Amino acid sequence: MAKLLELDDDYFGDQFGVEADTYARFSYYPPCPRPEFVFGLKPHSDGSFITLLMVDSSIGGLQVLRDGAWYGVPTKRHTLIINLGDQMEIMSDGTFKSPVHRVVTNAEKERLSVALFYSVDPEREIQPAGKLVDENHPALYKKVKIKEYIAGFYEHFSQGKMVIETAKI
Ligand SMILES: O=C(O)CCC(=O)C(=O)O
Ligand SMILES: [Fe+2]
Repeated sequence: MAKLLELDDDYFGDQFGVEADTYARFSYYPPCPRPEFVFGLKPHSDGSFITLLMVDSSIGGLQVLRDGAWYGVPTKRHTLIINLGDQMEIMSDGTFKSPVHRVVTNAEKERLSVALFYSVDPEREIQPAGKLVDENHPALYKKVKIKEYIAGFYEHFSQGKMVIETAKI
């Protein structure tokens, strides 16, 4: 991905720092008698740099927002879903997007997923890569401290808001 942006090969790896974090979230979505009223997980983008997601291949539920419409993410056995998070959107100055996604419930079937969130060292700050920014391509995102961003993520999520909006210039 660094190559696609004409950055040094190890640009993103170097941003992680020595105390980078990995969080795992194991989610169990029980059957829900009224799926039209209840989300399994409400719309959000991931606050991570990158997320590896292992979803139940026997049932869908994960949806991604594109141009105002929700699309079901297909499931396939033994396949990981790789999702880009907000930290990547910020560092790439918006070239790579952190997609808004959600999980819908199902009236009959339960569902399991495991997400691994890879995140920059919480003590570090990130900003759009210097090489991507000049007078014709201004920075679209502010410098953010990861620790504060992650704390802001949960606060915004609980209010149904997107923390990435606070990083936009
Ligand atoms: O359960 C899923 O498929 C998605 C989980 C997710 O988006 C998350 O934990 O951030
Ligand atoms: Fe997510």
